[in-house]
Amino acid sequence: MRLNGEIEEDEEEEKVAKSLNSQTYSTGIGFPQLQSQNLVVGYALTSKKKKSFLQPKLIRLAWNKGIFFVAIDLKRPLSDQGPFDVVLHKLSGKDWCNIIEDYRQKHPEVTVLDPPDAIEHLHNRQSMLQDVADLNLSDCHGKVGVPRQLVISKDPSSIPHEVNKAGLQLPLVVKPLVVDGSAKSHELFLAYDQFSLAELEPPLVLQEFVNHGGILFKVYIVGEIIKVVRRFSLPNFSKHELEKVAGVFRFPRVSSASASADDADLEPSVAEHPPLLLLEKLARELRRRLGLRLFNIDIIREHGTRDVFYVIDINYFPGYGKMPDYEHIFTDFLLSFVQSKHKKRPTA
Ligand SMILES: Nc1ncnc2c1ncn2[C@@H]1O[C@H](COP(=O)(O)OP(=O)(O)OP(=O)(O)O)[C@@H](O)[C@H]1O
Ligand SMILES: O=P(O)(O)O[C@H]1[C@H](OP(=O)(O)O)[C@@H](OP(=O)(O)O)[C@@H](O)[C@@H](O)[C@@H]1OP(=O)(O)O
Ligand SMILES: [Mg+2]
Ligand SMILES: [Mg+2]
Repeated sequence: MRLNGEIEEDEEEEKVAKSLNSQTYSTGIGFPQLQSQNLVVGYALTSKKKKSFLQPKLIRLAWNKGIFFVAIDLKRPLSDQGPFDVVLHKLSGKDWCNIIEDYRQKHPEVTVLDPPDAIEHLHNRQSMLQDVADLNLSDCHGKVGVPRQLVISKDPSSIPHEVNKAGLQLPLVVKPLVVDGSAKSHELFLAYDQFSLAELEPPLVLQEFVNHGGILFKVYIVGEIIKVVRRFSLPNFSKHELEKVAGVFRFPRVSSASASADDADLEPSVAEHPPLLLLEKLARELRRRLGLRLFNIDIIREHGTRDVFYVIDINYFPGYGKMPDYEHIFTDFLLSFVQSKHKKRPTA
C-alpha cells in the first residue's frame, strides 16, 4: 500500500526499533537503558516534518530523559510494531486515517496524538473556525471572533452576486477551502473587487481582510502549554488603495517564514501580545472542543483597537521546530504520558 509522505529510518532508530520489536530490551552499547519509566514514541511524519521537528537537540534531550523516538514503518502493519506508549503522526490521506483509527481502537493503552477525525476537522477552513465562532469569547480580557467569511463550493460565476448578498467588505482574502498539506492549499489571494474572483477555482473561502498592523501572533499549543510568537504579516490597506486597485493578487506565505518579529522595532500598540488570560481561555476551550493537543492558532488584533482579536487559521501539528524552547516543552509534555502509561498497562 502507498501512503502519502515518506519515512526514512536512520541507523540508530533502526537499531532501537529492532530491539523494541523483538521485545528483547537490550542494554548493550549504543542502546538506551530501557526501564519502566522510559517512553517509546512511534512517529509517522512526512520527511519535511521529520527534518523540522526531529532536530538533534530534541532527540538528544529526549534520550537523556528516557524518551525514544522510533520511526513507524509504513510498509508493515502498525500493530506488529512497537510496543509504543505514544504515537505521533502527521500524514495526509484516507488510508493513513483508517490505519491510525483502527490502531486506536485496538490499542487503547497507546496515546495517539491526535485522533484522526479531530485532525480532519482542521482540514476544512470553514469547520476549523466554527468552534471559535461558537465560543463567542468576550470577557474582560478582550474579544475573540473570526472574520466574516463565505464558502464558494462551485460555480465561480455566482461569486459577485454571493459577495454582494452576504454584504462582505472588500478586500477579501481568498483561501482554498481544503487544507491537505499541499503547497496548493496554502496558495492565497487578495481580491480587491468581486468580479475578478470569478477567475478563481472553487471550493474556496472568501474572508474579509482585517487590518492588523502587519503583525500576527502564532499561539502554539502543546497539551496544557501555550507559547506565543510574533510574526510579520500583510500590511494594512487604505480606502485610497481600494479605490485605485482592482483584480486578484497572489501573495506569499509571509507569516510562515521562520523570521520572527519578536525583536523588531514595532509600535507598542501593535506589538503587545494578546492578554495571556484571554489566550489561556481560548486555548483551553479549543483543546476541549477540538479534541486536539497539538496545534497552533493564528490570531490578529484589529488595528486601532487594544482588545479585539480575530482567529484566522488553526493548524494541526505545526512547525514546532520554530517555537523557542520547543525541545524542553515537548519532552516535558511527552513525559506526562509516563504516568498514564503505568495506569493504563497492567503489570504482568
Ligand atoms: N482575514 C485576514 N485578514 C488579514 N490577513 C489575513 C487574513 N487571513 C489571512 N491573512 C494573512 O495571510 C496569511 C496566511 O493566511 P492563513 O494563515 O489563513 O493561511 P495558511 O496557508 O493556512 O497559513 P499557514 O502557513 O499558517 O498554515 C496569514 O498569516 C496572514 O498574514
Ligand atoms: O513548515 P513548518 O514546519 O514551519 O510548519 C508549517 C506546517 O507545515 P508542515 O507540517 O508540512 O511542516 C503547515 O502544515 P500544513 O498545513 O501544510 O499541513 C502549517 O501547520 C503551518 O502553519 C506550519 O508553519 P507555522 O504555522 O508553524 O509557522
Ligand atoms: Mg496561518
Ligand atoms: Mg494554516
